[in-house]
Amino acid sequence: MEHFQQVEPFDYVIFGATGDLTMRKLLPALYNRLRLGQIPDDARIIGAARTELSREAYVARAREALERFLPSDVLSPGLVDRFLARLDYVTLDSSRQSEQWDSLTSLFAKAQPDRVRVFYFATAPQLYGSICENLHRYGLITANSRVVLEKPIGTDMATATAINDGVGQYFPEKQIYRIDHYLGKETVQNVLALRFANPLINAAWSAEHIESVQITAAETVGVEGRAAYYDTSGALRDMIQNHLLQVLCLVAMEAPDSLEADAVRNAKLAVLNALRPITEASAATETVRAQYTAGVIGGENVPGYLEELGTPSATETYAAVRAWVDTPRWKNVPFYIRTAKRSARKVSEIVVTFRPAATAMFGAAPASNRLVLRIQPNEGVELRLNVKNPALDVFNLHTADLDTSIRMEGGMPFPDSYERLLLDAVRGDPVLFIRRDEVEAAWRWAEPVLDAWKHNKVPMQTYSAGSYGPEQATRLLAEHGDTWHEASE
Ligand SMILES: NC(=O)C1=CN([C@@H]2O[C@H](COP(=O)(O)OP(=O)(O)OC[C@H]3O[C@@H](n4cnc5c(N)ncnc54)[C@H](OP(=O)(O)O)[C@@H]3O)[C@@H](O)[C@H]2O)C=CC1
Ligand SMILES: O=C1O[C@H](COP(=O)(O)O)[C@@H](O)[C@H](O)[C@H]1O
Repeated sequence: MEHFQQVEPFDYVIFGATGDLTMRKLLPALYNRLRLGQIPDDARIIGAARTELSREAYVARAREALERFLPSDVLSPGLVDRFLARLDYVTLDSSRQSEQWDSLTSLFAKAQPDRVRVFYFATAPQLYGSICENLHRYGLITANSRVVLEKPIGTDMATATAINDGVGQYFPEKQIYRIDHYLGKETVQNVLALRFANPLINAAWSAEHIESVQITAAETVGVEGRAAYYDTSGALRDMIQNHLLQVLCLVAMEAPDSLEADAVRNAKLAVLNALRPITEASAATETVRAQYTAGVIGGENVPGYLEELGTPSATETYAAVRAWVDTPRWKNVPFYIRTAKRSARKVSEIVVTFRPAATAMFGAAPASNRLVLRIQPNEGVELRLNVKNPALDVFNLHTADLDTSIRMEGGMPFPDSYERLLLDAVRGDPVLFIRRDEVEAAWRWAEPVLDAWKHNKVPMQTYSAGSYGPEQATRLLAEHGDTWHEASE
């Protein structure tokens, strides 16, 4: 059994405490960490939202959320009660000045003033600036405070800058934790281990040996209950500008000097700054956008995006981009990135295709080696090798896959990425959070694509729900003789 270290006592204030994210992800994640012994007895979790609720009424909601969103085998009545005993609730419109803030102030007054305070913003990002202003006005920001910002940090460069400026007026950068839950995924962090702890892989990690890289995050779900948010966002803003660019950075970055936050962030920033700009003109050849139409997933008919929405919309539910990292290491290596709602399968993975061996020894050319890093599901690593075809008398090649699962001890499922990240904020470890300059560099690259799409420089394609996406995305790769790796292959 892995040993988990307890963190120091803390006050975790969640703004947006009645919302979907808090109920579905944050409270279950904190419960799991308590179950594993990481949360000390005197830690407090304080929910804040405008809805008038007594502490008891909030605790009842939290209990329901744990029962709904956690598997029953991790819920024990004693532990649930211990967790709920740490909860408090304040009715607070956090964007306004009012005496409602007194309740929060008096809760803080009951603990040591130097205790770690984490302010988690699980509300609309437009509120972040005013919440910070009020935290400052009511004297609640201490040297030991941190603020965790949920995505999206803006919808473009201007809005991202406004949010970062608003928060930055009251919190220094080292106290700001911009969350990207993909960085909390074990197998995403494993990119660093695989690359830099294995000379075998590290030595081949460049354009000399690598032909192309694919990064996919596909989901079978549609926009669920989040259509109001999603329709203002779309696939590029929702997944590529943040999660998938972060994954790309880990794949493409030079070795950082250490695993210290700034060393890793500097290395990622260098990749973002080296991304070849996509212009309104090149967007037509380098990007594909599409919306799903009605189809079948898991044997069930599902409606198309526009039917689900009930209104016309120019928002993409699929995006594919051919990106280029203009550094000597990645000269002329395409990075194909794609994301989709209502895809055939739920899969997030990185696929690295190596250049084939240049030998005529075996008659037919050997197949390319291919390394698949499965982020989810079935977390693991797969390597396609050429071996002798044992069935033939003549020396002929065929391919065999080395396939290893990456598992927790005892075969337990991986913890949800929020579990790790929520406590990293308490520990004051920002390495898996995004620095301001990274967010802005990502917007600098993404914004021209969004502009080209807004100005209809790239036609909106369609794909049936339950398919792998539009034909145009297949062509994007075919131009280089590549094909998308589908998880079933
Ligand atoms: N849900 C998800 O899966 C994900 C969400 N996010 C992000 O997390 C944030 C929250 O999302 P989600 O939970 O889905 O949104 P919800 O709309 O479900 O919840 C919003 C929460 O904010 C509260 N709230 C709104 N205005 C105020 C205010 N002035 N003061 C205090 N509380 C306020 C609401 O409660 P009340 O009305 O009682 O005030 C509610 O608790 C968003 O930034 C979203 O983009 C990011 C990734 C995934
Ligand atoms: O941030 C988001 O991520 C989820 C997908 O996360 P995953 O961990 O299930 O891969 C996506 O559904 C959501 O639209 C997006 O906002």
